[in-house]
Amino acid sequence: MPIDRIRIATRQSSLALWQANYVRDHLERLHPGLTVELLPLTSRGDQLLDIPLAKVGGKGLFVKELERAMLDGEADIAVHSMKDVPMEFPDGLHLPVICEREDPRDAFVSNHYADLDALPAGAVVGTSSLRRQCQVLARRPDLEVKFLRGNVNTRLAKLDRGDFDAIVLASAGLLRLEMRERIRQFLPPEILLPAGGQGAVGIECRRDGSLEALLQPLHCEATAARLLAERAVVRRLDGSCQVPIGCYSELDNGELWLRGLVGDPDGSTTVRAERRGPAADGEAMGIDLAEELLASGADKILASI
Ligand SMILES: NCc1[nH]cc(CCC(=O)O)c1CC(=O)O
Repeated sequence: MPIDRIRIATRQSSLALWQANYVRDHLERLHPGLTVELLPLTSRGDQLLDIPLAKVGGKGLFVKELERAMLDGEADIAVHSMKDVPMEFPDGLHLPVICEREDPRDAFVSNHYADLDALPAGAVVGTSSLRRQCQVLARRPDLEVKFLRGNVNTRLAKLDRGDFDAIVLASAGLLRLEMRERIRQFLPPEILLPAGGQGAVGIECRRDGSLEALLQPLHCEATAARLLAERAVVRRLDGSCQVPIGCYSELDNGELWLRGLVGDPDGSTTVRAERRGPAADGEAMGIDLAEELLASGADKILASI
């Protein structure tokens, strides 16, 4: 029987809903006659907003509830921010589609200062990502980094009420939610190497050929090639979001340029490595790069966290 309805399990943050609606709109436009519905769910990661993610079980919390809904037959697909997606999928599920990437850079947002370098000594920067903390402090050891979690709107509200002089968060979220004017500086990868997969959205679903055929036009091969390499680095480093790992690739004419970083949360030590090679070798390049990082001291940093 042909598929005439697809149910999308989604978290309820405005960004998650935007991403689910993005997939819904594309699917409905591609397949006239197909009905696409959203199934909004609450994940533990969204309930426990005051606790560092590392303490409540890591990023996987955001996807588990959505996976449960698919396995129980309540939903057919789930739309994820790829940087929150764990490396392994439960039996029966997989992630065959990676959509075109939004801007992968981190954003510097402030109501008073034009960029990271313009902050005065002692200024307070909000982020709860050890990756951002480590790189902000590596460049500006005179700043203070303070804990900030919550969805995009919550984080901006805390900035606006004066809790921070600036915050750092993913550009992709702000751009999707039409808040480009909030971004004072797109932090270049040389200053702040993004998280593996940042800015990309993926679609997880049951292993089902006819379902996958409907989703396939949303797949972006270039983004998938970049993420294969980036995720290989993170996987080899055993990285969850608790660890300060940055990893970013660019693709130019089939040539992949992959950069990786592991740092101390206090910014005192950062270990970097990079590789260039054909995109077809991306996964092997990622593993190789991760091994160079480990051999150059990343092993000690990661063991101490
Ligand atoms: N960890 C939460 C999360 N997951 C994905 C994004 C942003 C959008 C993206 O990377 O696609 C964010 C917010 C942030 O890091 O500021």
